[in-house]
Amino acid sequence: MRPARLNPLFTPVRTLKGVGPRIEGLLDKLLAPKALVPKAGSRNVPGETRVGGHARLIDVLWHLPVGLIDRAHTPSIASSPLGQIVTLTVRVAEHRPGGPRKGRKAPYRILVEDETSALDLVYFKADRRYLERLLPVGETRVISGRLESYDGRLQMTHPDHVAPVEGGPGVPDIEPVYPLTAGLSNTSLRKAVQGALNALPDLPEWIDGAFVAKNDWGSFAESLKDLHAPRSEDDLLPANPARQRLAYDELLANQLALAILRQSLKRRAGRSITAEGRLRKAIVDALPFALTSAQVRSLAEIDADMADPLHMLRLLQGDVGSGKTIVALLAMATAVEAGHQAAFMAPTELLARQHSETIARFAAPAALRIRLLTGRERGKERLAILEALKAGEIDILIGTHALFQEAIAFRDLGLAVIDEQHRFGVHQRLALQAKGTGAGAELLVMTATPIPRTLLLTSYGDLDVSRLDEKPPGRKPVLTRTIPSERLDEVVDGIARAVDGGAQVYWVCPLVGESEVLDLAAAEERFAHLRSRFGDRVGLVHGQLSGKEKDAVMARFADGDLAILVSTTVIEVGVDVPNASVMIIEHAERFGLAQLHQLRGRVGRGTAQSSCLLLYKAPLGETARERLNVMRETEDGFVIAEEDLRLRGGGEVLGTRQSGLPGFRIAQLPEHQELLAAARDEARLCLSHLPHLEGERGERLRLLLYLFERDDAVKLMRAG
Ligand SMILES: Nc1ncnc2c1ncn2[C@@H]1O[C@H](COP(=O)(O)OP(=O)(O)OP(=O)(O)O)[C@@H](O)[C@H]1O
Repeated sequence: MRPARLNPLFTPVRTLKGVGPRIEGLLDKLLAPKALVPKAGSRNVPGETRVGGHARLIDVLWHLPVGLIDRAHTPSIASSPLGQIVTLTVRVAEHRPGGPRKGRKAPYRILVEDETSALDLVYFKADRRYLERLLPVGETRVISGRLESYDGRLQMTHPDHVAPVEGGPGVPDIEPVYPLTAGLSNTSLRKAVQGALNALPDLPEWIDGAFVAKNDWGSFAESLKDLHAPRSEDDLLPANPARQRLAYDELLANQLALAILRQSLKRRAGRSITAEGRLRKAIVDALPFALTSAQVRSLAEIDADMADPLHMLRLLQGDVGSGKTIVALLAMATAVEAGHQAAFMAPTELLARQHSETIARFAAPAALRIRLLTGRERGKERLAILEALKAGEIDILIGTHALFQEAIAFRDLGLAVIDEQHRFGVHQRLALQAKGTGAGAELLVMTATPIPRTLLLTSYGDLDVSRLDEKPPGRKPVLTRTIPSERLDEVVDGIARAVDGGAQVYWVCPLVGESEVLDLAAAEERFAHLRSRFGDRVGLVHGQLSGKEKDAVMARFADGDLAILVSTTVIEVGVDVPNASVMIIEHAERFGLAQLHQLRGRVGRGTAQSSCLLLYKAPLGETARERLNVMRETEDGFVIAEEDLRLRGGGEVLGTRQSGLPGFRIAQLPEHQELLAAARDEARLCLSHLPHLEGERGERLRLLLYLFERDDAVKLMRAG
């Protein structure tokens, strides 16, 4: 359970003074933690919608300023620059309540002056008595706001601050600026932040004292206060020591949590799984190709892990089309030959189905008993599969991730392969693995995204990694071109020629907005357009189709019956139709680099010359232009991933949740890369000394984990 002293930070914002239901609603909208749930009605589409809850004090504290307003005093009205924020000391000369004027109510004006000039304070919604109290005639006040000119008169509309010259809170010299939502003012947000800062409990230091001293860092609370009171633009940068300290805290919590997870998985009694290689040989001998040396090397690494009595926890990282599936199958063959069962989990039903076909085909010479279990296998059929699984009559079960969240009983699961494709954040699933299905099984995670080392560390921790850094021989580079969308007609003409020559084409329609319905409309329109020219050789596949319908379309494309497959991005992950050689991506500027790379990876999988046309709508923003350039220049997934990180990491607004790293509030990559390495080493060290986070230091580290909401890790440690 969370230590009591942290409780105030996890109470809803409504407990703060000055936060009524209206402000609460706005803060919830802006800051509430989002729970991820699958998109309604589209079980098979990777993607999630977010449902909100209530914003808590901690969420307010992590909402960091992205700019600042300098309210330094301006000497006089006459010397004040127009259009700028100025802070002036003025005498109130006269109130002019707004009377009716040409049918509309004129604003309430208050004339103020100094020795050099005069100006009007303008209020559109005015409570006369309030204003008379705020700005009594004859008194001197400090006002701050933007100076404008209207009808030849100087004015300031709704000043941000009005304060007495002495006593009471004055006008701040520098004011932090926060990301807001419609209806929420910076002032209200600032007040909430102040309230939350006041509620910060006194916490002991969890970072190693020498490291704090070396970096000259303040405490957690001091650093947080600093970040909310920037004094210059420099204070907003990742290099600000206060920001570095908190980023380190966050990375340390992340690395500790992952290390705990790894420890708890590894600690479970693994077993030594070895086999002579009879089944594997049968499969390899019948393959129409030779394994690449990267495949052979990865298999040797996996074999060594499986043979080791410690648990295997390995990531198989292979660029698009590098041949991960066969590696997974050969590893599973070893588990089966050793007398165990194996499971293969794919991210979507479409992929589960495709993989089960491929795997069944390759595995036929070894006579493995392979079954597919997805949401579609129901009733009697499902029961029969579950029975067979328990009885040990199935060697390899293939399904989706979702499937394995249910309690499914194997007779003896020896190896679980999780195909993550391009989605990060395997740790929830690992945690699941640790407590539920296949707790005793060896674990092989596959990902198609060449994740940069740094990002790998934050998403997976210190996992053992095998890399398929070599593509099967004979693949030609994919010719990649960028074309403005006005030249669509030429593109269609080009396709007509390609199709006449026997080529098969993917045509990907973009993500239009949040809503799949809109995406679909765009895809349907393109489908109709292409159909009018190419007739029934054009197919359409999208997330709203049922699994059966999707399969039917995919099967027609795989069989060569369809020449053009129009799709929304459902096609993005893992589809394998080696004969397809042309990829068209509309509105390529809307896709991220990783996604574009995935999509392009659908072609160039056979021996034919392939091409990829990136259609874009001009004018291109700078980042979009860079992204498309990267795509044109390289096909190396690792280079693309590094570029992706660079473009996303640096370009994002400071301090917002979109900053570079998924799921991080403050740490940014590559800027905080060195801190990440330090956090990794520290986490490792801590756990080697304090495997149960025992003692006083352990206690403090737990506090850190709770503060960053890694309750799951603490629980896991207890359970282990
Ligand atoms: N050593 C090899 N030589 C030739 N072809 C191979 C080799 N290994 C795999 N292939 C073929 O390459 C294609 C891609 O393999 P696979 O589908 O396993 O790739 P992948 O790594 O899963 O890629 P993606 O993540 O893009 O789906 C398949 O058609 C597969 O049969």
